Amino acid sequence: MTVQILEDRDALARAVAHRLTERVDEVQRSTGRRPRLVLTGGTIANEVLRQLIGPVSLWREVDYYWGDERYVAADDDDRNEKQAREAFLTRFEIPEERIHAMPAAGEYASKDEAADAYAARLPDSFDLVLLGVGPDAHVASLFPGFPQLGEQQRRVVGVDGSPKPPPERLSLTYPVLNSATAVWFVVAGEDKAAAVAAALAGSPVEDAPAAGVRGVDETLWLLDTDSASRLPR
Ligand SMILES: O=C(O)[C@H](O)[C@@H](O)[C@H](O)[C@H](O)COP(=O)(O)O
Repeated sequence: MTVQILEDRDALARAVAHRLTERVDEVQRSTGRRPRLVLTGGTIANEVLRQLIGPVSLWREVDYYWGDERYVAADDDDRNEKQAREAFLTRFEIPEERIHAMPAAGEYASKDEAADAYAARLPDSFDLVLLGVGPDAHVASLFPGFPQLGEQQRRVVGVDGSPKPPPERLSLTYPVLNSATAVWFVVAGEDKAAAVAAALAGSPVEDAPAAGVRGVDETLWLLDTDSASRLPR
């Protein structure tokens, strides 16, 4: 578990974009295959995507997945996929076959069918999972006290009644998130300080879902000073 603290959210977004570029290049060189990257929704994550720069060839040789998705129409501005296209994927003209978006509402008869369809497309593991963290220490669409926290069989689940709108979502589950080689939490803002402190203190997963995610080889907390403000000195 490593923590890096940047002075503000702009510096954080730039630092994560730089780290991500280096990691993607490193995985391509060391494995000779396309890196398998899990994107997350949320404002700081989109700021990171906006900071990414070339070479375009690097980014076109990555397979992009999502840790969660709002279960809304494909053209809904709330879609994490749509926001990622606007922030990055379109800018670099990433080929469609590299973009593995979660199903939108209406593509399948139910959220459960959509979840199972996405699960069937997932690789055995991921090289890197990016996660934002909510003020309640949720990650992806795994929320405190929700039944999905206990899911150990299914790799993708539907979520109803999300406390963060919109209410219906799809989410990867802990077994998938924790099979990733590396997990990077990217968190900015004073409103996240308590969640960060709780997760890093090892609070029960029921109260702080972020505490339940670890990379196999690497777990990194990339913070700004505000979100780190409740950490012990
Ligand atoms: O679909 C979502 O809403 C996200 O995946 C969610 O898990 C997000 O990452 C956190 O809520 C942090 O979001 P912010 O960075 O905007 O606070």
